[in-house]
Amino acid sequence: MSNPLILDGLRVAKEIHQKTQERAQKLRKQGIVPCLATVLVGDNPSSHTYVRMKAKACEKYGLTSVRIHLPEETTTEELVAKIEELNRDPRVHGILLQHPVPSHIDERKAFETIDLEKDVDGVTSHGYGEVSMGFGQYPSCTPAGIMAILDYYKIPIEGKHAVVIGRSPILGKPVSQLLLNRNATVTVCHSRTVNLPHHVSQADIVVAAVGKPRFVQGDWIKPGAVIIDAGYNKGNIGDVDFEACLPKAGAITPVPGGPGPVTIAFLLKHTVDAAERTLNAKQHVKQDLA
Ligand SMILES: Nc1nc(=O)c2c([nH]1)NC[C@@H]1CN(c3ccc(C(=O)N[C@@H](CCC(=O)O)C(=O)O)cc3)C=[N+]21
Repeated sequence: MSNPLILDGLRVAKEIHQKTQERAQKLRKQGIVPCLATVLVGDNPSSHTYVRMKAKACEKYGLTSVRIHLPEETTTEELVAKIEELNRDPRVHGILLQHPVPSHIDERKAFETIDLEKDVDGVTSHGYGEVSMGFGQYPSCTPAGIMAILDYYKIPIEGKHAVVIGRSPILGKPVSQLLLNRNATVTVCHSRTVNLPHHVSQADIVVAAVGKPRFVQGDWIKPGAVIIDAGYNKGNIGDVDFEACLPKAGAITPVPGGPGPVTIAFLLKHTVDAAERTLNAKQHVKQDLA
């Protein structure tokens, strides 16, 4: 078989960032600095790294960020109050609450507090519902990134059998909806799935989103399948056994350098989208008063 295509997430991310940067500069000239608020609770070291990467990317591409770091012992009520404060803050266009939060906190309740207009990370049930219906503004960022990678490389989706492994609220579930909206036939597998290898072996497109290092085996893969590794595990290890799957795949994303960088590109893009919408809203008000 011909060599598998390596799907380069950095390349896709770069293209998105370029457009975001131009739009951010335009907004700045109009007196608006697109701003992402990141909220980190506790001291999970990889969460620290991710949040730092997100803030750095903001700086690099002409956005600004507000970094909120709350202690491990923060209560649900305190976190909710902080998010409400960010909802009210007109300088903040997007809010990212870094997952996971400490286990004593009701993470769902905290996510649901984020205003739909500021939910650039696509974590609210309202945002998810709109995305599922096919008209949402801000799909969660890794799912959006996965679709962008498929589109960048012109990988056909319609009529294809996509098998998603994982059903988390900000990854497996929304990416299955995005694939469905593009007319894929979608199978969603999870921890209670019986005979997972059988399902995966039927897939034209495999999306791995389980959080188990090197979980997806080479002998599960149908020859020529497209493999998207959206897993993030300690030590930057994906959910796919890359070496074993590579010879079977038609196309495959590496980790690092796959959906990760595109995730961040979408977070910034969505924040600029949100900032542009506030500008448009202001212009409407001006017109109404004229
Ligand atoms: N509310 C919320 N939204 C998220 O989107 C979210 C989250 N919580 N919690 C954690 C996961 C993880 N995540 C990643 C983002 C970028 C890379 C990324 O860019 N990784 C680089 C390598 C990173 C490095 O060099 O250390 C890569 O894959 O090439 C990875 C993982 C977003 N997440």
